[in-house]
Amino acid sequence: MPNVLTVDGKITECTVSEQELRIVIQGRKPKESTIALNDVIEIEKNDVALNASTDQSKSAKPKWLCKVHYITRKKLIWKQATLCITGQVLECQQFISDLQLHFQKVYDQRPKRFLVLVNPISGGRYGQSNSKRILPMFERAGITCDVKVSERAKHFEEMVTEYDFSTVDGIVIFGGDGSFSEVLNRLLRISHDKAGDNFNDINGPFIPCTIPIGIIPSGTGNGLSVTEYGNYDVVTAALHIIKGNICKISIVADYSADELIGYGSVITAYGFFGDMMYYTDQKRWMRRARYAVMPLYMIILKTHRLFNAEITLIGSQLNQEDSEKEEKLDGEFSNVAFFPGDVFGKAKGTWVVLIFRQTSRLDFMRLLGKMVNREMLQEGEIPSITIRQPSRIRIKVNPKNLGDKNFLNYLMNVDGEIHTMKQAHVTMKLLPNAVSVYSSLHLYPDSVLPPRTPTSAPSPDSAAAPEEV
Ligand SMILES: Nc1ncnc2c1ncn2[C@@H]1O[C@H](COP(=O)(O)OP(=O)(O)OP(=O)(O)O)[C@@H](O)[C@H]1O
Repeated sequence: MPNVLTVDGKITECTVSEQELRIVIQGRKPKESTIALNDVIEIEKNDVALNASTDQSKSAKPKWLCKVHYITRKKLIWKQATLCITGQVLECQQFISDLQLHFQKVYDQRPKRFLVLVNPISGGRYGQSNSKRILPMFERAGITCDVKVSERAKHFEEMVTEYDFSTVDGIVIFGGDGSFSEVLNRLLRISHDKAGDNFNDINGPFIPCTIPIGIIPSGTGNGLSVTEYGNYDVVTAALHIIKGNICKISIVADYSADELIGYGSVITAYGFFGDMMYYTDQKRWMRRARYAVMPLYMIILKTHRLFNAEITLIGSQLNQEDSEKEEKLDGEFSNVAFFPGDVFGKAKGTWVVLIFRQTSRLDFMRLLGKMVNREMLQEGEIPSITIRQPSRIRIKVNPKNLGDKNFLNYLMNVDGEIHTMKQAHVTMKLLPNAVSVYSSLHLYPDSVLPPRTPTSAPSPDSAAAPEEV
């Protein structure tokens, strides 16, 4: 039975079901809209007015008896919206109790408590201002937060090492990819230690960490936020996290000299992209401008260094039967980079390796253009770049390159962090579905990051979409 109520000033028939709130605005041409209950954030009641006499005189009539806060979407940008509902008190009470009864099932599935880690110095130092903006949204959604602000580099490592994760449902990080990587790398090492497994053993079992992580993009590079929410919008990120749906992401583990170098979730690279990060890091005095200036300088003006190596590609992400297959490439290379497949419009969960031989500056710019536009890069399109999807890559730099004390041969870029290896010999291993992150993007198939081509389909902007919480 619909309840006749006043919604945002219009006489409306409201019907609540297990899945949705249906609103039909009365008039000559009734207008219907629906809000999926799993898009509702909070049902706010005006208790004072609801508990007052049901015989309200006109002067005492409250502006609203109930507010429904919910999520709206315009393409990939998610926002909060509110319906203000009033009407006869008894009718409104009936409506609220029906709505609460059904919404409770959605709410029960959502996270209730987070460990919140704020990096105050990442990116443009927006971590703290973003947290001031977003934490009230969590509160509105009935989520309590244990907020910790880092005081120094690697402070998150210490915090998560000591933390009792049985007290929270997930971790939310206000920072960039570097902050995410710091937390993830520590958690995975802890999960191996607890299981009594050696994380340095490339052939040992992989022990995932079970706690889901959400990121509110507040860094310089926010690659994870782009792949998980489709953009850098902090409100969109917060709403994905509030819904509490989880998506598993694949990561890459890098090993050298029988040791784990680190786990990467947005890039892991050897050669030019390692050199680029190293030289960018050297120019800290340029502050954030270094991230724009140095890559351009390196691509356009600096001679691209070549290293002589044997590269072995092992297995295939596309065909499990090829798990033992090996492909060897040798000669001179400038760069080997492993990226999540979504960067090139490939299937989510897969990673793509690009192996660069001597590549012209123009081709480098073409490649970057493709990455920015998330366009597929086809094999042979840039002849000096080989594209593969193996499950492991081994790079062994030939001794003639090692005698010249070229320290660059010993650098590895893992998620934008530079690591110095003991040997110029690295193995990168794909770990499929290794980490749980908060994201609902996969539940809106039309909105999964489309390649920005003229033919790309628009994302859904309807509030009602199928989803499991
Ligand atoms: N209070 C702090 N003072 C100094 N360094 C800090 C502090 N808190 C965290 N850090 C360090 O800041 C580093 C960079 O953080 P983060 O990656 O989030 O920002 P970013 O470099 O701007 O972004 P991105 O990595 O996405 O490019 C981390 O390695 C972390 O150890």
